[in-house]
Amino acid sequence: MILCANFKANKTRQETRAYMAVVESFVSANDITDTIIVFPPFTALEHDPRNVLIGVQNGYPVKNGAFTGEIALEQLEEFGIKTILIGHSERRHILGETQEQIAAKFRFFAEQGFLIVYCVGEPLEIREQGHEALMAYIEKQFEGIDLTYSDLVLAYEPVWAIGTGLTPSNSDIELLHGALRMKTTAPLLYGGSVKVDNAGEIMALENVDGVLVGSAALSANDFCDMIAQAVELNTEKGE
Ligand SMILES: O=C[C@H](O)COP(=O)(O)O
Repeated sequence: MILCANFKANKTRQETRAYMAVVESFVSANDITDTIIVFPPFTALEHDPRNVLIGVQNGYPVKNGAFTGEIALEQLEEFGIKTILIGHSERRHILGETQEQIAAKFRFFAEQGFLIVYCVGEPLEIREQGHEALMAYIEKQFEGIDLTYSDLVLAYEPVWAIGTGLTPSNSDIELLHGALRMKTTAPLLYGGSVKVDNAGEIMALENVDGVLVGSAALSANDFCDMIAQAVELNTEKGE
């Protein structure tokens, strides 16, 4: 299983340190073999995470240069960062990233050998049009994306489920993940209002290989609880 905590624009450097201490101790005390990834804000990056991967929520696809306000490869390398989130719906819909820009990021960071957690997902009005419209919408989010890239993790996050407390039904998640499984062998994560109460049941679904969690992962203890639920499922899913 792969469990990701995306802090978004939350937590200070000090709060992130305290959080990492709890999660790292939990992972080592319980010999966790699942992949745990934390995406803190840039300001809270540290040099030496131990048993948890640290990724960035964004990055500018150049080595360095005149790009005011951006963080490029050279700055990420200084912190040993090799994991990045690309295509998150907040970057698409709030920050206005186009598919072309997203694909350029994907190409650049894939060339650099990054582990890429690539996000796709539909707004509510598309979901209401049915499965075919939904898949056609998601297909557009694959334009310029190499779904055979070896260090790809694909996260399905319905936009209307992010931070709202709403989730698709389990059968809807399975239907969508089944369709994504036909397109790629990459691990498939579900994201959107995952919390302690539903994480286990979502991770148990067919073709769900982990979760990408926002608000509910801001509590280190809750995130550890979700990791513990994944460990229980590993035996059942034969991982
Ligand atoms: O990156 C995480 C997702 O956007 C999910 O956020 P959420 O768990 O707060 O709904």
